[in-house]
Amino acid sequence: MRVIYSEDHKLRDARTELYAGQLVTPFEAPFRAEWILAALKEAGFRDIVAPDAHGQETARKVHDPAYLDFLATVWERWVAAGFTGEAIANSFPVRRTSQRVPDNIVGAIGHYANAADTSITKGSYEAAIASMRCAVTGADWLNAGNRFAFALCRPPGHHAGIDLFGGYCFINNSGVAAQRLLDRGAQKVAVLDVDFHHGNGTQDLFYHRGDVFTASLHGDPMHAFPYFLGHADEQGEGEGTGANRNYPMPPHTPWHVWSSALADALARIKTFGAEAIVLALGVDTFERDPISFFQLKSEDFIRMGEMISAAGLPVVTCMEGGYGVPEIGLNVANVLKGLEA
Ligand SMILES: NCCCCC(=O)NO
Ligand SMILES: [Zn+2]
Repeated sequence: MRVIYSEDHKLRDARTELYAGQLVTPFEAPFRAEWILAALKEAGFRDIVAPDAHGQETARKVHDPAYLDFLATVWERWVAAGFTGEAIANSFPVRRTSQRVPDNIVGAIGHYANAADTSITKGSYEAAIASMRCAVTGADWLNAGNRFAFALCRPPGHHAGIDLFGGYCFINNSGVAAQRLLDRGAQKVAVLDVDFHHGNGTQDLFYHRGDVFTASLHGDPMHAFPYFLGHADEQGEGEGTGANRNYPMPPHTPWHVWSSALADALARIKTFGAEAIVLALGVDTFERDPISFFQLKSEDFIRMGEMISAAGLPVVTCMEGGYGVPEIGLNVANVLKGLEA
């Protein structure tokens, strides 16, 4: 298993997250990648490389270029406006409002945000680019004829929409990886999102496209972030009709219920004719994850990897969520072990 990791993830080190009415230390912090990397080495995954220095050409095919240009400049604009805190959106273009992008940086950040939980700071953009590079490098490992790659992406990406950041995400790493596979010859690929939270960003990227099947298993949005997408009746539109599948599940969902949804998603991926799977791997489905409510146990992550591997397709895995419990590294390593079983 080729592991792609960039030290530049450390450039994403926000001091604040708006959570439960307070500014807290972010759940999505540098230690996550370090714990996961250490656990992978401990588990014998030692083929670890830095990402290739890809530019934005692939990302600009799935994201609005103006949004990416915004990400590149928001911090400097925020500082130039005289603000001394971290850049946090607090006004949003909600129902019955204009979709014009304000010149004012507070208006602009609100236009591009889908949640107020993600502070933007110095280095956030550079870390997001490095994370995207890990995903593209992982896709290219498959494009070179290999079966498995793990992109240790941080910051994560599956909440990043065409022109939206939030949920700790800026650039949709798994979406960019899917596009890279298509650019290098694949006709159809699937993005399988097993993070606890709905991959609203990834759904947004491909909702009208028939060449990418997007499937997400997640906490029911009536009870869990991102709240405003992820229902079972969202099944794609236009050329994407039938190419999106959501599996919302209730609080306390255990493995045997969760895995039946995985089996259905894998069957649909096979019927769709996907030539490869981009696995958006969050391990916040773990029973002790601090911000989630499923009941998967560490050994279940091995079985998760085994089930996905049994589909017989190449898999590039992009790291998504999974927070402050010691088991996050073990759980990631278990999925990779299951994939290679
Ligand atoms: N404010 C909630 C952010 C959830 C982040 C996450 O783990 N997404 O997969
Ligand atoms: Zn998550």
